[in-house]
Amino acid sequence: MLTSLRLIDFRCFEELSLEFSECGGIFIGDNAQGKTSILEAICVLVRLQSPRAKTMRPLVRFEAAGLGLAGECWERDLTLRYGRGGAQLQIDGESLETQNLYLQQSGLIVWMGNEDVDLVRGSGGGRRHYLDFICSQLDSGYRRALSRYRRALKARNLLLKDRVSSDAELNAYAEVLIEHGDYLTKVRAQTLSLLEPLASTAQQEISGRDEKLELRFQSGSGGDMREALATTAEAERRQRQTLEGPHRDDVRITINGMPAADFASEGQQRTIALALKLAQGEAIQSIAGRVPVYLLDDIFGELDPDRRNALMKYLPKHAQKFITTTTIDWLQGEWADWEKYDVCEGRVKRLLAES
Ligand SMILES: Nc1ncnc2c1ncn2[C@@H]1O[C@H](COP(=O)(O)OP(=O)(O)OP(=O)(O)O)[C@@H](O)[C@H]1O
Repeated sequence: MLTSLRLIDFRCFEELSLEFSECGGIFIGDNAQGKTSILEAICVLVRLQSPRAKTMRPLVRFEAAGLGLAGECWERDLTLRYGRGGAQLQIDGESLETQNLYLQQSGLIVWMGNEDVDLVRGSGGGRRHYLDFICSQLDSGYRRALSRYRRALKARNLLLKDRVSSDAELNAYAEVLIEHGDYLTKVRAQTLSLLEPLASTAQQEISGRDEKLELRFQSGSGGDMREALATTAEAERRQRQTLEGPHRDDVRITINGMPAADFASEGQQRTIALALKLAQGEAIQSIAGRVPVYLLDDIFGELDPDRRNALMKYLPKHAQKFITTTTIDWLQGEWADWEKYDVCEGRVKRLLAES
């Protein structure tokens, strides 16, 4: 749970301090006022990852030299500073040398946004990213293995492009790919088998129909990286790239036995995306034994009232939730009592409850 948040030179905010209750809060405002940036700041502070930027640089306010984020999360004081010298991380005033050490103690997050529909109809990269976000919250060695695999893959592909590289050089990187690749495949496959029944139940509850959602892991190496590299050695030389491995993993999503990307309606695809994220939250909670914080970025406007209400009911009651929306006309029931904030041109004002 997050009880406070402080931003300095983050996106459109020069400075912002907020305190939160255990329910969370609803940020209301027109487009381009700063609502998503607040949720993004929470995600970056807790997981060192933005859902919409690959690096830290775009997060720094225009013309500023660096940014600062701080907050009390799960009773720990988290601090992140980023500038020309890179990122500096602290927990309870103590500097941490690696991102892994920070992430082991920081907290757990589920992000739900409109762009999640690309999990269903977009390329495999989005689905791998979905698995990576959850695997790195559930398995402490995963992030390190992923970063080593990516570095070795990049270096090996450069050698293959070169054409003059020796077998010894290629094989040295291949050993790194084998060591970390098989590990990534194993963790991704196990995680997906945990997610599948959870997503399937969520799909039925949110859609209110007997829709059968199935998720199948498709390994980009066939599950044995050494064999995959041996089989494709000649083709790799010709095509000048590493052809098989976890960088080609995917998840096949079907609804009632048909590929969801081709046959599901817009509403069904959005529901599947929600089901995938709800399953992520449940999986994190069951393994880590802690309830993650839910960040819901403007997802309600795209849902019909029945699906919206079903989603509200399905979200764990005791989880802290932060929501962005352009209008609160749809808000009803217990949500009407939530703390609300007006966001306008990078300024945030807490709205007083109606008496
Ligand atoms: N690094 C940055 N420095 C300053 N401003 C930025 C930076 N990055 C983005 N912005 C601006 O911040 C503003 C707020 O963006 P944000 O995505 O948070 O808005 P929003 O309220 O969530 O909008 P929407 O409802 O359209 O999603 C935008 O005008 C955007 O152009």
